[in-house]
Amino acid sequence: MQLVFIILLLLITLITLSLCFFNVRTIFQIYKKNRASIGFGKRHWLGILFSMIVIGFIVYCLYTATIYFFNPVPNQMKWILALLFTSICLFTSYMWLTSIYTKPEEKPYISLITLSIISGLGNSMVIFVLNETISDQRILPKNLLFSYFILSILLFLFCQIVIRFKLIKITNDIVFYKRVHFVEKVLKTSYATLESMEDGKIQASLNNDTEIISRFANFFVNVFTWSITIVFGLIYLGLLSFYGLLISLSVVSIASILFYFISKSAEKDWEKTRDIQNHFFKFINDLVGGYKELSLNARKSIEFKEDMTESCNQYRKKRTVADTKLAYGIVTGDLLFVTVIGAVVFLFPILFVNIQNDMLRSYVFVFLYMGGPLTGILNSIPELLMIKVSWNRMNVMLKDLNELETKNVVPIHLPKVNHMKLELKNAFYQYKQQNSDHFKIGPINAEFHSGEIIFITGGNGSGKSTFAKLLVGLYEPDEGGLWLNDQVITSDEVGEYFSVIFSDVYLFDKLYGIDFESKFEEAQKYLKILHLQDKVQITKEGFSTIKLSSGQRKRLALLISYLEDKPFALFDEWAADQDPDYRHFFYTTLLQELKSRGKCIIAITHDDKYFDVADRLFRVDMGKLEELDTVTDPVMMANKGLMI
Ligand SMILES: Nc1ncnc2c1ncn2[C@@H]1O[C@H](COP(=O)(O)OP(=O)(O)OP(=O)(O)O)[C@@H](O)[C@H]1O
Repeated sequence: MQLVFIILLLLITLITLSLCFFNVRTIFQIYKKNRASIGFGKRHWLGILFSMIVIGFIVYCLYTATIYFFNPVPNQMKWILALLFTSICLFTSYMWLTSIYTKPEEKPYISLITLSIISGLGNSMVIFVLNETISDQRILPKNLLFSYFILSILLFLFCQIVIRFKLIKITNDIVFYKRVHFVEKVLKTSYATLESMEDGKIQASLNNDTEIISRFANFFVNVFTWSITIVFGLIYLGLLSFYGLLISLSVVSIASILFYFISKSAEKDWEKTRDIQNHFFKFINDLVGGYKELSLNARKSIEFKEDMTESCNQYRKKRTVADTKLAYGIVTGDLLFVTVIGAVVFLFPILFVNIQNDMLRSYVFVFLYMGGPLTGILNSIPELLMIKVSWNRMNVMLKDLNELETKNVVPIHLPKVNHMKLELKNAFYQYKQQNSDHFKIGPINAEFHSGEIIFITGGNGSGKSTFAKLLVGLYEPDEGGLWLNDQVITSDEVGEYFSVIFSDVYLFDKLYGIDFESKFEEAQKYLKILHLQDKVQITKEGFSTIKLSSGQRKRLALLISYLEDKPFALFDEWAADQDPDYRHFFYTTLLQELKSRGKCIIAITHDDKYFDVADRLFRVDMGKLEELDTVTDPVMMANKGLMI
């Protein structure tokens, strides 16, 4: 007995000291402002009151039980009780401090594990108390057992409320942080990598996987609480009958192994359903992006619907197969349980002739009580495997995004230099995507200066847009490189010097990256120049609308380009959507105005009528860039009236 007291005393001293440490650390973090207060309201007062009631009740139960068992109470026991009381108070204060003063990305697993243990203990105490109360050979008085019954309910209730509350926060935090982290990674990934990714993959990961992964905290706490209940249940069974314990352990193990293998085979089907999810998101993109085309053509729409339905059907089939396997597993597990209870009731009296009815009843009672948590654990295995599938997917994706070229997304302060020269020297680039013709451009040698208007022309598919993406840094050259004012510049950096309008321009409804306050007057001026003043208003929140015609959208993009005020501007077939008058205005006035402001304008265009506007003209042909002589080029000469 003495040894038990010493071990208990050591254990409880260790727990008390650890809790002291956690409390002091938290207070220090609050003092250092590493934790921010979320405010203290009525809810917290009520919670603290409830904690006090629970602590008071624990003390009362411990005190009455000690008096009942020990009379007089030994000194060591008094110490154990005092330390136990201190630990309970310290744990409660730690919990409240960390709930009121929170830290970003904090995962309160210590509190959760402790609370799950206490809640599992409370849960298993119910079996013990009830079984003891109805037993013919009861050792404790009924009034004490009743107090324990209330205590176990209070413990279970209190811990579960706190656990659920903390879990809601953790779960939503996980989704939040995973999504932010994911978006950060995507934004740091090179355009070439992102372009090569399977359509819908990013959406599926951001939407599906983050949600599923967030369920882990819930799963973890539930399984932990149930496991504690089962462990205590097994200990109690062991105390009742050693053979009973062996049989229960075998059943639990067989059921778990069986269920694990069934779930494992279902995992493959989940992997397949997850692949289908990627496809499904691609279909959603097609549905929204291609809605015009679909709604105009009934046959197209029917065939698209058939394809999308087939994808949904594949998902349904795979899910059904996986879920059916699990259903079999659950039923088999339940059956195993009932069979064992039956075997105990019918076989035990034959095998162990001296066994008492009271023992049999206790055995069945405990076993039935353990059934709930056990089924809970078994049912959670599929969830764990689903979480695993999503977790792996997400990590593979994050790893891919990480390992492939990553960009350094730091805003650069552009040097205030009057003249800038950008050069491409011996630059090559080849597409590496599967299922493509691996189109290649290069070697490209060219230089572009401030105050120049440069036109790039060439046939469809000749490589103009590819060249543009290489020049602005979206693609990194496989060979050769970029030079700015005779200094090597990386592809990550060069984009900061450019304002680009692609032919498939994407408009955000907000002015990202522009200090609106200081540009307000300028923005109003350009709205008028671009004939948009009656269509769009610009405020701090963004544009009043971006529901515009394609020509108007390009004009709004030009306005953004003006406001960005970068030394180089690249326009990919900007004028293609403009009416003849505005096209004329663009080539003869807007470009000249930009040139007079010292900008270097590189415009991809097929408008040979305006080639004479350019200071230099380049043609792209089969991935090669060649500068045309503006004096001898037939089109230029024709435009200048030198040749008919
Ligand atoms: N993402 C890509 N992956 C693989 N190949 C591509 C990719 N984008 C373009 N290509 C290939 O590169 C070639 C050049 O395309 P690019 O878009 O540069 O032509 P372009 O001169 O701009 O044509 P257009 O005048 O029609 O816009 C094409 O043959 C195309 O197949």
